[in-house]
Amino acid sequence: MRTFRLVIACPDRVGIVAKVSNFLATYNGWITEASHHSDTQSGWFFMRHEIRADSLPFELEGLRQAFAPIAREFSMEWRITDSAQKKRVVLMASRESHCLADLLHRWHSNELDCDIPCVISNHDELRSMVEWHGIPYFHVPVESQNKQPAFAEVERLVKAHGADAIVLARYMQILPPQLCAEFSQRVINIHHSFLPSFVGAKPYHQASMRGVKLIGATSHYVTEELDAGPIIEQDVVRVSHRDSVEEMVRLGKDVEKMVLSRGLRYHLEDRVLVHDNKTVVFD
Ligand SMILES: Nc1nc2c(c(=O)[nH]1)N[C@@H](CN(C=O)c1ccc(C(=O)N[C@@H](CCC(=O)O)C(=O)O)cc1)CN2
Repeated sequence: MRTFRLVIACPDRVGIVAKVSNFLATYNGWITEASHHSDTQSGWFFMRHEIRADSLPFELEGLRQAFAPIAREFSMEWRITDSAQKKRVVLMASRESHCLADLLHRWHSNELDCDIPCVISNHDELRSMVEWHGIPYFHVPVESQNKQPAFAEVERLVKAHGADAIVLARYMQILPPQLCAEFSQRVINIHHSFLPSFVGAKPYHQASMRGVKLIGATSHYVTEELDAGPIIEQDVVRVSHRDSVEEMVRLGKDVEKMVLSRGLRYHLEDRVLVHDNKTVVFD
């Protein structure tokens, strides 16, 4: 069923839920899902409503225009999206294939409701897997001594394909500040540790050296600061002294796949709200 998703963040006060609910009821809006959260630490309120598109007397732009006065009155940060408009997600990978393969399978089996206009990689090994799915593959090598040309090409490709979002599926290059800023809260990375532990490269090796009893994975929005963006989803799996680093890598891959696909689905369904480098996820 086609729905409109109304997502709101604003300074908390009495009357927000009543105002929004009354607005929707006035126009006969049929609410299929409603979530609220009052953050006492920040003093902000978060809300997400799904409304049957066929219950309202206007289309997406009309709904936005009708709601705008309420948004101004409550100083809201808000957006309204249409479930029928699939987001265009460019995937990026390096040599590791498990996260990319998992996302491609979930997309191919219609579990992930998005379009994948292309895949970009700094290596060529994964081309055949991607092209088997009928998706264009762009090999954009990154020269360690001069990365700018490569990321200029990445930016050109991302824009040429009309990307709404970018997913770093174990893409092992640090994105430049400009790309992070231009796609703020629209680039999702999978970091193979339970952040904030073990940021940077080789987190499983770091974890093994520390003797941890849990390893994990974190999907987060990408910011200029490495592995420090708003966390979307996390999970863990138990390990012990019996597990080598190689065993941790093997165990960790399943967690990475689950955490990245969950994080992307939450984003696609407009379930993630960001405030003060933290997220509220209405899952
Ligand atoms: N601007 C950002 N870019 C990226 C982020 C991020 O949070 N902000 N996350 C990383 C993913 N990542 C760990 O999850 C990670 C990737 C790469 C490196 C790194 O040191 N890369 C080296 C090159 C390594 C190589 O050539 O194989 C580098 O870029 O100099 C650390 C962490 C993705 N990008």
